[in-house]
Amino acid sequence: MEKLIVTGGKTLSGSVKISGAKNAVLPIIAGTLLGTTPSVLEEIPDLEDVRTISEVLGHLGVSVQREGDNSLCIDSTNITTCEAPYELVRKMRASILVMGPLLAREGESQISLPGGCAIGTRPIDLHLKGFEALGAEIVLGHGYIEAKAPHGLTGARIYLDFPSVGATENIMMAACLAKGQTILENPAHEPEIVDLANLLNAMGARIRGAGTNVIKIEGVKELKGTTHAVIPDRIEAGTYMVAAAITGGDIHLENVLSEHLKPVIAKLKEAGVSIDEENDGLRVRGAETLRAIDIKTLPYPGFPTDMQAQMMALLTVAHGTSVITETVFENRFMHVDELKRMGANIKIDGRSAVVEGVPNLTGCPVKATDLRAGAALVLAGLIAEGQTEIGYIHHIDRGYDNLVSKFQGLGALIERVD
Ligand SMILES: CC(=O)N[C@H]1[C@@H](OP(=O)(O)OP(=O)(O)OC[C@H]2O[C@@H](n3ccc(=O)[nH]c3=O)[C@H](O)[C@@H]2O)O[C@H](CO)[C@@H](O)[C@@H]1O
Ligand SMILES: C=C(OP(=O)(O)O)C(=O)O
Repeated sequence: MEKLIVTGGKTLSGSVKISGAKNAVLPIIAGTLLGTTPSVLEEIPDLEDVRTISEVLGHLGVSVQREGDNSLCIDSTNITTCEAPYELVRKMRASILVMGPLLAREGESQISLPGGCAIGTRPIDLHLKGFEALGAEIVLGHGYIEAKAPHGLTGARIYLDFPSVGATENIMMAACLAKGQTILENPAHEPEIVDLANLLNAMGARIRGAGTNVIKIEGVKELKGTTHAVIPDRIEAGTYMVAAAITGGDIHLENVLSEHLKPVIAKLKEAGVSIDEENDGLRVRGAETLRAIDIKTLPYPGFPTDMQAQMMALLTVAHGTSVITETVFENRFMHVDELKRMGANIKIDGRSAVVEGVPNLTGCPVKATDLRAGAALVLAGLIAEGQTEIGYIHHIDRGYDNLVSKFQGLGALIERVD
């Protein structure tokens, strides 16, 4: 089994280029299924999840080719099957995002039920309710969700009980080819939703209001391929910001949109970290004294749940007591036990974790229980005394482009070993 070995104690400095956003690129690749001519996507990060969604499209009969270092050419002129099998959906829940485009374009889809994962049960009821409102028939059986709309979908008014990111994306994609208007109320506001809407509009869709409280979609007859560059990854950026903060370093981030990072910037500043817009990027400098802060995760523009574990790693060595409340997922504290093994003082009380800052952490063997938990352990390893040996790094490979070489470029002692 491959592992990451991190030797703590280095102060990080230098510049790091942030890659295209994982959570934008996955729905965007799914969205290209709606096009009857090829699309070219740029700023594609080198991630396991990108390989998995490309395999899903390949299984559907679509050609997905890497072009150069960071582009993908996707030819979805012909779709030969509408089934996403268990082996692929099990590897990556976002495979469910092909359901909306398939239903819209082919009038059917068969997707394996994704099941729960380390961070929660993660039902998909809101996606299915949305498809039903658009006129699809949904049947569950043999571990698959079968959706059918043989006569096409029809626009509808849909209210989401919770602003689910995936449901907003899936319903928005399905509604692009529906007859008439769809009004999606209480949708998710995440920047990745806006990036997807921009792609779809460039393909010929008529979507207004993405990023606001109401999204209106006028159905059109056909979408064509386009060229689109994916937005920078705000969670990868946040992770390197925490790396600067936790090591007392000085890092310049290239290719960031600070507008998307407002809640992360606000919380890091509250903890004493200096953050300045500089040279088309962000300069992040560690604090003299890191202060304890309270954090509550919320849908965008609130504090992102995908940064909760990394911030917890930082707060384990802050002065004072921090309270971190997770409201988006019901079980996203798997990293707590691993951080405690490194000497952190954390107690869980329902949906909150109470983090009592300690003077230092110590390296030991730990395991990445999910993607961001893995990132949190890398960050903790950067300041721990001695070596931190992180196992189950396939989780980290899902969502961090060239993590080892990016950290090495900043001066970290980190290597990947078998
Ligand atoms: C590929 C991708 O973009 N992943 C992101 C996306 O996941 P994802 O799209 O799965 O997250 P959602 O916004 O849908 O989920 C948020 C909450 O809503 C619940 N829910 C969701 C759908 C549904 O039909 N029913 C339901 O109850 C979930 O269980 C969870 O508790 O947004 C999450 C919240 O910002 C991020 O952590 C993930 O990184
Ligand atoms: C939870 C995450 O991703 P996914 O929804 O793909 O599991 C994440 O990116 O932190």
